[in-house]
Amino acid sequence: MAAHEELPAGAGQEAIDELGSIRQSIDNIDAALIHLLAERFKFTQQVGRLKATHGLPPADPERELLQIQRLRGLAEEARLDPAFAEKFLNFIIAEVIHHHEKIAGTESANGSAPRAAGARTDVARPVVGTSPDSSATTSPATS
Ligand SMILES: C=C(O[C@@H]1C=C(C(=O)O)C=C[C@H]1O)C(=O)O
Repeated sequence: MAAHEELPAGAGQEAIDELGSIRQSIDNIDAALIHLLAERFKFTQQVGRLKATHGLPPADPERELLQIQRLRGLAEEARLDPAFAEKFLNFIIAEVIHHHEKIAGTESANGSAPRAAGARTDVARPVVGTSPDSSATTSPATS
């Protein structure tokens, strides 16, 4: 409910104030997430340029698997759904790899890089969805 809207019948002023205060904290956290993501992308762009300069592939599936394992553990400790944490990381990594492909000029018409000859096929790339929430089967809040 936006500030200019009328109070719904039944909700007292105290509840409305509490809602506003909680939402302020949510807005602060959302702002922090945006700033953190912006910083992360600054560094990943640096990685992308380094890889392009030295002929390294845009994606590193082994590193990704380690990151996923680590973040799933952190999520469990924080009582966040690990499946959600994994989807969220995959969503970000997919965008990063896309940037790296663009930097390297290896982007194909459908947006993904052609698989390099000799690229490893024994390392499974995590399945990357298009949205962190679309196929979630469990609540992202707590597990
Ligand atoms: C940033 C890198 O490139 C890709 C993106 C990653 C990420 O966003 O964390 C991790 C591995 C790579 O697939 C990297 O290799 O470190």
